[in-house]
Amino acid sequence: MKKNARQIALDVLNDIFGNDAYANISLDRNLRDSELSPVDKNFVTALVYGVVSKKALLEWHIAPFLKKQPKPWAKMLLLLTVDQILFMDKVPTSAAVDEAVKIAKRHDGQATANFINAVLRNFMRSDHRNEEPKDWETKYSMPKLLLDKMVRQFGGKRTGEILESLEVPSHVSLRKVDPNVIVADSCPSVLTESALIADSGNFAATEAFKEGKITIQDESSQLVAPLLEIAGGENILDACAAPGGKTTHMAQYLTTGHITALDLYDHKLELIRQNAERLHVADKITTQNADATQIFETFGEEKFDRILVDAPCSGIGLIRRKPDVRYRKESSDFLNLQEIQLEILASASKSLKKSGIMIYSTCTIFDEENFDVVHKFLETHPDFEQVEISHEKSNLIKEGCIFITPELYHTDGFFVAKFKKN
Ligand SMILES: C[S@@+](CC[C@H](N)C(=O)[O-])C[C@H]1O[C@@H](n2cnc3c(N)ncnc32)[C@H](O)[C@@H]1O
Repeated sequence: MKKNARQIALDVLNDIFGNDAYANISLDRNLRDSELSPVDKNFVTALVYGVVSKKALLEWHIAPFLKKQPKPWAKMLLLLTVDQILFMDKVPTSAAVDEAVKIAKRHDGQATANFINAVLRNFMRSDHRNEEPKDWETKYSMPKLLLDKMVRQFGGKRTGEILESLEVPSHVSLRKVDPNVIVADSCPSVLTESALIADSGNFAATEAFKEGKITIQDESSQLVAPLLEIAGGENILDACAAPGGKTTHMAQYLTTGHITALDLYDHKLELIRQNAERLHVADKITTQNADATQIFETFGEEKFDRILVDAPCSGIGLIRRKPDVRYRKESSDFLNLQEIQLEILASASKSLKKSGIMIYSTCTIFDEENFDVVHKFLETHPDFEQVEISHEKSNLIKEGCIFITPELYHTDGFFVAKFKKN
């Protein structure tokens, strides 16, 4: 039997919370194999990300109506349905409930269908649905570990602003590869000339995308390539390059120069090559499977004019677009990542030529992986100096680095530091 949108969303959610699957990967896999229309595929995505980003809140809403703990899949079905009832204006409540009852019956028989029906009817009859939890952990479905870290670093007021901004869906951010391209329903970014912003839309399906005139890249990450001061002839290393957003952007500045793009995984290197082909810069990029902590061992001393270390990081800045990143963190992760980030910078620093520029960037908002890494790197590398970055939007500059939190310009959270070797 063909699976409908809600059944597929339930499968993906059980994969995420039962098997620790990544939301985007599980969605891709389940949608690729389905026969749903594009509209229904979007509906599945909205259902999945809705529950992932509001899980604790949805659990709070149904808790008073659960006299016994349902099986995990049945509880997920309740969350999926309550999300539609409370937050999806275009979905009729009756359709959401009827479909949930049918799924329960198919899965587990009439008794479970009756249970799901009873819980949902009780939920709808109660005034509890109009109430809101007071604590932020529940209201914003933010695990305590991350919430505590945010409050410690940003204080209560700014943490509240960040959390509130994460509730607003992300917009689509495009990079103009052809500077003259006209993209309907988009407007220029206030952060960088190369970016266009749109409320929504499947731009990957447009001719402009297929012809390599635009690509999809967050505004914040488009700030990186211009900072490398590429004149055209440089030999550049992109240490952690896949899927190649910044590699292909840097390549646009090259004439005779070349980029070596590293990543640990062959399937990810293939993504760089595909992007480079589509964006007409394949002749300027060579991909290589290599560990960035071994850059010096692999390439030797003073080989590159420019190095970009867009480091592996906790990815917390991406939480609006990838809401499941919030569930994957333990407190030791941040320091373990810092160790790898410093190792990559230390190795890269030896392969940078004198007077060369090195950029360090992350898509996280926590100090351990950002300012602390910069301080520790400079303390142990006296041959390097920090180059102060400036930007006309002064609120995204801190201590000479770009530091964008998600509420400032509704972008991803992002960090960039710039170094020069003396
Ligand atoms: C933040 S992403 C890079 C995004 C990319 N720069 C872009 O703009 O599209 C980090 C990448 O580093 C890769 N990576 C992780 N550890 C690495 C290592 N030790 N050496 C090389 N690449 C690594 C990951 O596979 C991932 O693709």
